[in-house]
Amino acid sequence: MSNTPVIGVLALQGDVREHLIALAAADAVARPVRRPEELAEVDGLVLPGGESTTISKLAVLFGLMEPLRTRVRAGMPVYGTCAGMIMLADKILDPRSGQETIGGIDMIVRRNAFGRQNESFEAAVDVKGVPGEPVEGVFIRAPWVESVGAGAEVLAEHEGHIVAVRQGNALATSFHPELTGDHRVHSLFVDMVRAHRTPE
Ligand SMILES: NC(=O)CC[C@H](N)C(=O)O
Repeated sequence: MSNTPVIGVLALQGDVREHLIALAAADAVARPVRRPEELAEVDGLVLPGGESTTISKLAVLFGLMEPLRTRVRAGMPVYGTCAGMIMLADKILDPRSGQETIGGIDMIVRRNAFGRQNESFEAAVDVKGVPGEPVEGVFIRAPWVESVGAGAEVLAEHEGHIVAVRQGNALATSFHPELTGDHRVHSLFVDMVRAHRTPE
């Protein structure tokens, strides 16, 4: 039996194409997900960067918010970058009114945290579970994690702020590995999906 996982990228808004390319490079079959029927067919899901308020609105509009919550709660592996990280937070410190999240990681995020003085930047980030050199972190109006609960593991920090977290099968980074051509973080996620699919 082939053990190539099928991984979706939530394709409502954001940098979908870059994630599809990165996942394919990390040996997964990657496809966009826009409808509940498509969500049902994937082994894991990436939530791209973009604008979390827009993604939240569109997820409700497309009838995806509840199916997403159900699958994440059931343990489907999921990886959120930037706006996708915000979608995985159980709580947003500064949500827009009506902004909802899928949740899944016991953490509080602050949107646009790296702020005005430094809207976008790159920095080397050491990510636990990613062997070798630090990852080149591309931060674009990125959130950081204010605090995590007992169940969540901090995988990386930048200048004292939490920028990568894992809780069970949910992974989140403030930065965008899909923009660098370095697929090691996507490989880590593909391994999580593979481990989830392989019967004990
Ligand atoms: N690059 C990004 O995904 C930016 C995230 C955006 N600031 C938000 O709040 O959703």
